[in-house]
Amino acid sequence: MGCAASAPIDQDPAAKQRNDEIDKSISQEKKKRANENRTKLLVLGAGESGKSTILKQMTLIYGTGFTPNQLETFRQAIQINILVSIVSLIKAMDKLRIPFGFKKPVDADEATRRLAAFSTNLLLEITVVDSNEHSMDDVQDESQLKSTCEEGRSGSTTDPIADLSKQEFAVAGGTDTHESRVAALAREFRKLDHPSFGFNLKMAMQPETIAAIKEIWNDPGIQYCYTRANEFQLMDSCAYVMQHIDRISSADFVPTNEDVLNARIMTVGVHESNFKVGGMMLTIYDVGGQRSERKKWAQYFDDTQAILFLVAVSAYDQSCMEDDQTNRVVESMNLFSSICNHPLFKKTDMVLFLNKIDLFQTKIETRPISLYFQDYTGAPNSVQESAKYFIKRFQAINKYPNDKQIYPHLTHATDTNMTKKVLESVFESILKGNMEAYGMV
Ligand SMILES: Nc1nc2c(ncn2[C@@H]2O[C@H](COP(=O)(O)OP(=O)(O)OP(=O)(O)O)[C@@H](O)[C@H]2O)c(=O)[nH]1
Ligand SMILES: [Mg+2]
Repeated sequence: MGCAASAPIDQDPAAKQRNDEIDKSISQEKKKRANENRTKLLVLGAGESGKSTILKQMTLIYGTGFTPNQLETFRQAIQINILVSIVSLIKAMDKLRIPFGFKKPVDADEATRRLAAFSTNLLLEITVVDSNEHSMDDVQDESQLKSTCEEGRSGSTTDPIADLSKQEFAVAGGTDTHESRVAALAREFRKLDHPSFGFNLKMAMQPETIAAIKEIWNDPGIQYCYTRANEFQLMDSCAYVMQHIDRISSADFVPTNEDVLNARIMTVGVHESNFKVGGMMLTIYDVGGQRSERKKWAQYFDDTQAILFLVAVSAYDQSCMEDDQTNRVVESMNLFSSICNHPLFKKTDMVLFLNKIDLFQTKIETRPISLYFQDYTGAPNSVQESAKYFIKRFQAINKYPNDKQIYPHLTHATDTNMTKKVLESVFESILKGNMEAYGMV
């Protein structure tokens, strides 16, 4: 006795029917996908450039908003942001040598007068330390990539206010020795190595803890330290969370859309989202931008119709989180070069968001980009000219200008109205399949 062999499909009506049904379902699925006209969009850029914020905006503009689970994640994230911010500031006080209670002189003259009260010996010591700290290799190379290795570092060497702070720090001491109530409070927070790990968030949001954070935040030395946030790693949402600290720390806190947009969660891995925009189905990939995350990107490169590349242009005076040395915009240029000139993307047009234009605008008022990018010759406080300089620098990176275009936009990703307008223009152009329809800034 042997097993009954199954009859060929064409002789078995039931099997044939099943087979036909499967074929039909596959072809319907194929048709559905083709009809859906799915477009694949990669959102790329260095860490903290605002990629996930753009995805949050898409959820608000084209999706159904945030789910209760997502809101709970953002509630915890923004509360942790408060703790991380205050610990970063406290640690920076010691790094920059700013004493608690430091009263920032109104101008350089007052700083010089107050400095004169210190002995010549101490002053000499500071001058030596400063020249080491700010030493600059001012050799400029003609080749762009070589020059970007050295550019992005501030050439300024004298800052009497910073000198004064160091002198007063030498006398009053830092977090460990300063004899003030605020310094004692700060000592408790400095013990938290990384507040997001193993931390009881509910306890951390107790009124006494929040009162202590507020007292530290309002200390004049901490406020001065905050004005020098470009010299250490501090999340951009610090000012926002401190401004809303009472509400964010309250027991019944539920994040608003604005809170969600300002909450900072570093992306790990690659996240797919789907949206329907006009008649187009968009599949969007949001990636982690930190250096360690970038090796995960390549497997998503195939069949990409469009790339949205974000640059935190406001970070022109900051160094990367990863090495605390490389200028963040220089890092973005190098990353942009590897994407823009990647053989797979030779003919893939790119949309470039010069993001955080709100912060950029504020910084430009007092800190021209020429301090970090010495070949900038435009007006020192002009947002338009400074932004144009960066647009040109990014466009010049494109090795295939005859095959592909770079379409720049100045963006403020936490502003829903502004982002909606920019996204509408981007998607309209993708829909038309006509990238040339873009208006240049
Ligand atoms: N002020 C201001 N803040 C912004 C803007 N865009 C993003 N942010 C804030 O910048 C922080 C970082 O933004 P994310 O969207 O998390 O950055 P990302 O590129 O996804 O970072 P990774 O996931 O680490 O790659 C968040 O706290 C945002 O709220 C902007 O245009 N202006
Ligand atoms: Mg992200």
